[in-house]
Amino acid sequence: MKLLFVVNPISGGVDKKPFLREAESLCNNYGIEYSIFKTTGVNDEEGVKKIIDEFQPNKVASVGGDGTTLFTAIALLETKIPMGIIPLGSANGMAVELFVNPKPIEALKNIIMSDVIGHLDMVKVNGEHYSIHIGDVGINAQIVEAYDKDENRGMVTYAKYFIDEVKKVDLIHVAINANGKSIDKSGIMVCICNSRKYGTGVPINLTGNPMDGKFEIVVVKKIDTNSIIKAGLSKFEEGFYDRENIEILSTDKAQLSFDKPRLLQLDGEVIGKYKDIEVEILSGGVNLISTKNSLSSIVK
Ligand SMILES: Nc1ncnc2c1ncn2[C@@H]1O[C@H](COP(=O)(O)OP(=O)(O)OP(=O)(O)O)[C@@H](O)[C@H]1O
Repeated sequence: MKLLFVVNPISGGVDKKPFLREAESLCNNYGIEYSIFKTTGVNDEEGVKKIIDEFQPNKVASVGGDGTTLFTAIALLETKIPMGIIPLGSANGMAVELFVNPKPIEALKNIIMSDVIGHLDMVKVNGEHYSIHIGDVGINAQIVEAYDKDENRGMVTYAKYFIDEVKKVDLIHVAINANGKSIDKSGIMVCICNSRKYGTGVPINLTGNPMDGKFEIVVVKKIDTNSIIKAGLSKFEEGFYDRENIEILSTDKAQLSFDKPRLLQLDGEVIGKYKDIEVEILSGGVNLISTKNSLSSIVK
C-alpha cells in the first residue's frame, strides 16, 4: 500500500514532528510505502497535485485541522483516491463530526486498516469554492477574519474575537431561492451547513447529515445573552439547542441574495465579500476512509 500524508505544520499550533516520527516508524514496521507533503500556506494546490500524480497513493491521510481536511478533499476531487483524517488542528470540527478517533496515531491505524468508505458530500459555492463542514455569513465569518490575522491560534484567541464581534453585531437580510420557492429572511448569521456542529462543539444544524446528498441553510435570528448561554450549553447537552432562534431549509441547490456584500467564510477560511451566493451539493464528492462504527454514528 502507498500512503500519502498531507501535513499542515502549523495547524492548531501543534508540533507535528512527534506524530510523524511515530507514523513513519509504524509505516516502516509494516512495510507501507509512504510520502509526506507539507503545506506552506501558499500555492499548495499545485504541489499536492504533482505529488499525487507522481506517487499515485492508494490512500491519503490529511494531518491538520478542518482547513487541511478541505484542502486535501479538493485536491482529490477528480481522483477516486480515498482519504482519512488525522485530527491535529485547533478544533477539529469535521473530525469530531465524522467520529474520527481523536488520538492521531489511532486515527492513522484506522486509515491504514480500514476498507470502509463513506461517501461524504461536498458543497460548491459560486462554482469555485468548496466546503465540507460549515460556511457562514455574519458574526462568525467576522470572527474568523479577525482570528486569521492574529498569529495566535486556539480557542482562547477565538473567544477573544467572539466577544469583540458580539458587541457590534449587524442584522442581515437575505432572499433565499431554493426548492422552487423564494423566501426573505433576516438574522445575525446565515449558515451553509453540510454538517451539524461548529468546531467549538456548538450545534447549528442538528438534523443534518453530511452524507445525505443535501445541505441546510440555517438562519440564526438573534443573539442575546439568552441565546449565547443556550448555544454554549448546547455544546454539552443538545437539549439546550435553541430551535426557536433558528430556521432551517434543506436542499441540494440554492441562491442567496444579501442586502449588501457580506463576508463569507467556508470551513474556517475567509473567502471574501459577496452579495450573491450560489450553492450546490456535490453528492458523495469525497471518498472518506471511515469505520463501520463511525459510519453508523454519522448516518444515525
Ligand atoms: N506552513 C504553513 N504556514 C502557514 N500557514 C499554513 C501552512 N500550511 C497551511 N497553512 C494554512 O493553514 C490553514 C488551515 O489550517 P487548519 O484549518 O488545518 O488548522 P487550524 O485552523 O489550526 O485548525 P481547525 O480548523 O481545526 O480549527 C489554511 O489557511 C492554510 O493556508
